[in-house]
Amino acid sequence: MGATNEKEMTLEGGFMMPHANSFGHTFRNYDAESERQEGVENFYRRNHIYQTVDFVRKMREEYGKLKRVEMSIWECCELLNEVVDESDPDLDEPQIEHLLQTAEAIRKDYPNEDWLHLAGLIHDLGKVLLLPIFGGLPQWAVVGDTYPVGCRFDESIVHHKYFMENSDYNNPAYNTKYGIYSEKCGLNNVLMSWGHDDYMYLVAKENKTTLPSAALFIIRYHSFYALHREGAYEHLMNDEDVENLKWLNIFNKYDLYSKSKVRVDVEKVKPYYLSLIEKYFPAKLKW
Ligand SMILES: O[C@H]1[C@H](O)[C@@H](O)[C@H](O)[C@@H](O)[C@H]1O
Ligand SMILES: [Fe+2]
Ligand SMILES: [Fe+2]
Repeated sequence: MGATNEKEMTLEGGFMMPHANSFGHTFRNYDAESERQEGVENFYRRNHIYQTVDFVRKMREEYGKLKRVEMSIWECCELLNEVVDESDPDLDEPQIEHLLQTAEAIRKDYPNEDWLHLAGLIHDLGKVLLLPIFGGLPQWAVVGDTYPVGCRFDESIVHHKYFMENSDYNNPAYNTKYGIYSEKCGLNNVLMSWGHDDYMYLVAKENKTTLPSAALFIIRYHSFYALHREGAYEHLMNDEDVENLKWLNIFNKYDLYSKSKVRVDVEKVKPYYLSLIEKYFPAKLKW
């Protein structure tokens, strides 16, 4: 973190958390006037209008087939370089930099948790859904924060007001606290808005990764800020979710605050990550 002024950082554990992003704003400030603000708000308007129970069911069914591409995890990391994320007010680097910055920052503080390093490397790979060979999904169906559909949209969700135009918003089956769910039913039984999290979870699970359940939980819910930052929807969690959430909270700090201008030397760290991929995944995966 050499280039950044240390006075502008907070030390937590071994990790220096910067107070400002590359654009000079606090992180996840969705109201600050910046060159990104309008584009991000437009993104969320569409996202909140179109993510419905029907849409999510269709996407899970369609992409759960994994019949589009065969490739390795590392090949996918490289593909991600062509992807631009329009939902992110903080990131000013290519996606592969973000993956490696996250993984390397975790590795420094948790040297023995190799599964957590790998979760860092792969957590955003699902963004390849934006590419034509994956069907070229629109931004609103791939990136941004995620939230449950099928029950009331919590007010803590970014740009909540746009849900009023969502066709589920006035549906009495879907707009109560529990909606189609029940107390402590477990997040595994909750339909999340469709995007890169749930897709990458499906890819990892169906290709029989040996990563622990906390890693799969991180991949699947890392964009669920209403839960891990605001504490909404806790009534849907079961005991296993509560355990896994502890790891997600650790992970989130690195995912969010490692977004910096300090570049990682890809060729130097590549052998280490290839060894982790080999340990936890088959050589080729179905996507
Ligand atoms: O804009 C960001 C970005 O798309 C991240 O990859 C996602 O995990 C976040 O939740 C989202 O807000
Ligand atoms: Fe993400
Ligand atoms: Fe990320």
